[in-house]
Amino acid sequence: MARLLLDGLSVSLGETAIVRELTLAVAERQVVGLIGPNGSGKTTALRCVYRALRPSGGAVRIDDRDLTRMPLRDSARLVAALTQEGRADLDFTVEEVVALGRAPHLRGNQPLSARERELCRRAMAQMEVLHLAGRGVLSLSGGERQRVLVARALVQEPQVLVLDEPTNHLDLHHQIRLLSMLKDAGPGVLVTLHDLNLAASACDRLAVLSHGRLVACGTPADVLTEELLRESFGVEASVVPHPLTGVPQVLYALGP
Ligand SMILES: Nc1ncnc2c1ncn2[C@@H]1O[C@H](COP(=O)(O)OP(=O)(O)OP(=O)(O)O)[C@@H](O)[C@H]1O
Repeated sequence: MARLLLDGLSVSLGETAIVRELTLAVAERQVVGLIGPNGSGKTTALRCVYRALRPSGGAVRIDDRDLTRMPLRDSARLVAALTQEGRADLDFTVEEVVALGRAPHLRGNQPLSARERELCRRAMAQMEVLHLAGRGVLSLSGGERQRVLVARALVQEPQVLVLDEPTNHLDLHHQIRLLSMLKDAGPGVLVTLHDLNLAASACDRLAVLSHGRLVACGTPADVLTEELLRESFGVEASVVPHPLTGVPQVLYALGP
């Protein structure tokens, strides 16, 4: 059984079909990358998983339970999301923001247990923000804030982790650190990425959207071909195996 299943998911906004009958499964411990050109529907599909948007057709299932029929509190325990819209506007400290990840598991003003405090500390260490624990989030750089929000998603201990362009604002060290960690994170991961080389290295499977439709899905080696780059991304590029790992890597030459 898939941990997460987008089951014939469709989204229309007004007259326009944005996502068209998308079926995509993410297994436990699997990292699936959703790639595609600007405007192809990646964020829209993800928004249905973290319930910012209601599908017009089809369903989102977690362990075979229909997400839209669950109480919000239940789905908040199952799905953690790092979104493009997830900006912290209030000047909480870093450790307060990370602790908010535990909110769906707490009753009322129940304080965090010792285990939960340790969980928060470990997530901050993993994201290399422990030294910022007492700082106000509004004073952080874009990359530091992004890492705090990933730590918050991790302490939620979700079954499914949804990440929309998580490498935005991150320097190369933190991009690699974050994507390496996803492989061992435990939950099924659905992640959108624009960097196809990082996507090929980080993901077990890649799904390609074009005009809201799934046009390819499989291992990075199956999916990332020169033909696909030409047809779906409008890019002439070479695809070569990484000299150490063998995963496909895309080499571009800029046009005249
Ligand atoms: N509220 C809305 N009303 C009308 N059109 C919308 C709305 N939200 C999104 N769209 C359109 O839906 C399409 C898909 O948007 P979406 O953000 O899902 O694409 P994306 O693949 O994530 O793109 P990007 O790579 O640029 O982030 C775009 O053409 C966008 O303009």
